[in-house]
Amino acid sequence: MTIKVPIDHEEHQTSVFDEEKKELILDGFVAPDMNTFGHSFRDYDADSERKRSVEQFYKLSHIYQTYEFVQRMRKEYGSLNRVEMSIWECCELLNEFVDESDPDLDEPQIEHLLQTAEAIRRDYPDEDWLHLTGLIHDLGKVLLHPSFGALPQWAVVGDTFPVGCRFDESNIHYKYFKDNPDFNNQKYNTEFGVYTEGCGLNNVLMSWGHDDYMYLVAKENKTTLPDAALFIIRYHSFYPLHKAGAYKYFMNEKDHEGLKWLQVFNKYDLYSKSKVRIDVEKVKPYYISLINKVNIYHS
Ligand SMILES: O[C@H]1[C@H](O)[C@@H](O)[C@H](O)[C@@H](O)[C@H]1O
Ligand SMILES: [Fe+2]
Ligand SMILES: [Fe+2]
Repeated sequence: MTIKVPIDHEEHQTSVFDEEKKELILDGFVAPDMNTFGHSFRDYDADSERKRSVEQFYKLSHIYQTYEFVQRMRKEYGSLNRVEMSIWECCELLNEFVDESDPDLDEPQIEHLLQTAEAIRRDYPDEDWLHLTGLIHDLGKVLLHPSFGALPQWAVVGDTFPVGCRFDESNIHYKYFKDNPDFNNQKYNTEFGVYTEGCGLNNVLMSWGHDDYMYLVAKENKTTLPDAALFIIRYHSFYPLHKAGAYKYFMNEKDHEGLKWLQVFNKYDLYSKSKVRIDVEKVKPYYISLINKVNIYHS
């Protein structure tokens, strides 16, 4: 099982790491000020029916995501011994799922994948590796499907956070961590917990979900996607870090490079969420052509 990406990412990497170009693109990005429900994006307090279900979601996630749970899931799912599936098959599988943690979108997930990828494609027409990253970044949500174990939503979606160290207050609905068994465990409740300063995010266990799972799948399949793509896939839900700047003391130099890309990506991931449906059949040939450049099996 190999993923071959004959996309010249080396070249893209240098061109987009070009500070001047990046500034231009960041400056040119106009974020909508309202989501599809008439609230600002990522407003977890706006009173609505959806707010209540999202909060309920975070309650469960914060109580059950413990250091021990993550270790167990990583081991179990890291063996990738369940199903083999092509990228497009996975996209289609996500047609039946709505992400219960998301206050900004209640469309099937395939819409979100295409909305993200298409938004990136508009602003970065030449960065085909980034289009592909947009398309696959949330594919790990297949964990919700029976063939991948039918995990509950709290073990698949939502913002992620490190386990094994103190939960930062910038986490959404922080208060529910108080019922997490690790909250009062002295091994896990100090600033650095079981880690050391500057140890690198690769050494920090993150709450279990679609980010880390998709990273493991890509890695195990020996992906040739650039490091920036892997960083995006692995940490795009880590809002406490990329939005609030928490936990930065664990980062090493390589993480700082990845973070630059993640911050570009995040705008498209977040602000492309809308009711405007993508014509799947129309864009499918382009994405199939990208997928055909790689050979990924998802298990
Ligand atoms: O609700 C959303 C959703 O689950 C996304 O896929 C994830 O990346 C975000 O971090 C989360 O807030
Ligand atoms: Fe995600
Ligand atoms: Fe996403």
